[in-house]
Amino acid sequence: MADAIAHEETADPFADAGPAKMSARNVSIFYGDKQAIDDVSLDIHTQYVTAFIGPSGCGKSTFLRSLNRMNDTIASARVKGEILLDGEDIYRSRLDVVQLRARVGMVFQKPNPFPKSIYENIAYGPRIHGLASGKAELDQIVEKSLQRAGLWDEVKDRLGDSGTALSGGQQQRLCIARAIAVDPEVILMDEPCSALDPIATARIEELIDDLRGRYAIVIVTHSMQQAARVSQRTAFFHLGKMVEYDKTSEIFTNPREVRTKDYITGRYG
Ligand SMILES: Nc1ncnc2c1ncn2[C@@H]1O[C@H](COP(=O)(O)OP(=O)(O)OP(=O)(O)O)[C@@H](O)[C@H]1O
Repeated sequence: MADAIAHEETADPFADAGPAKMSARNVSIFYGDKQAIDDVSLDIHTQYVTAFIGPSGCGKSTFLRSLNRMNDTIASARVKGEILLDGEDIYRSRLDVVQLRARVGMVFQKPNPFPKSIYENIAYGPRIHGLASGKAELDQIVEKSLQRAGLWDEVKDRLGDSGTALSGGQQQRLCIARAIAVDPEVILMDEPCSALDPIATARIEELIDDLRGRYAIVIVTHSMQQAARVSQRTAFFHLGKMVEYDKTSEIFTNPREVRTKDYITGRYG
């Protein structure tokens, strides 16, 4: 019995996880001379929702954005190390970044639907990526994506209305549907509920749970309660370093590192 407990305590939290969907290897990220991420290595798995937590400015968003090369849009940003998607380096030259961002989609803090119809918000991606052979197929993708994002019943009778006329929570589900429409493998969410009220937040959290296992989901959140509710694996970042990465339950009940414990008990951040 004692052995079993000892074994459980030292068990690799990723032992049953299978091959990683994404892997970061010794990743450091700089803005000009300023280092924002320092030598981070971690694997992301499809069957888990992975939360990134840590005090403001610790580099969570910077690291998240490196997973689909969103940092490329910041002139001073530079990424060192390797980030692999299905074992292939996403920073290799000749990689099609538009294609990468379809495979690794992103949902932002503030819902950002296009100022177009609900239908067009979803149809745009599949159209430019050539995922539908005609109108009927595109209609199907739009319906399926809205269904999966838990928005279909609310919008099916007004697909021609502007996406920006929806409530904040609906807009965020529209943005999730838009990411889903191009058949991603990974969905990155950067504080997706920070602009939403508690009811809309709860809907998004339920949605994340519904989507778990179909896509590898990574969520940056300031809310430890949210991380505890939605994720199965949690990485704690502090001052650009990843301090600890474990089962979410371990991080919140039995952290190994003093810095993690101080953070989850509210001593800083
Ligand atoms: N575009 C940028 N140019 C220069 N420095 C930046 C830029 N974006 C972020 N930084 C810096 O990099 C560090 C990490 O920032 P980042 O936004 O990744 O942290 P974070 O943990 O996501 O913070 P928060 O929780 O407040 O969003 C901070 O010191 C920040 O000031």
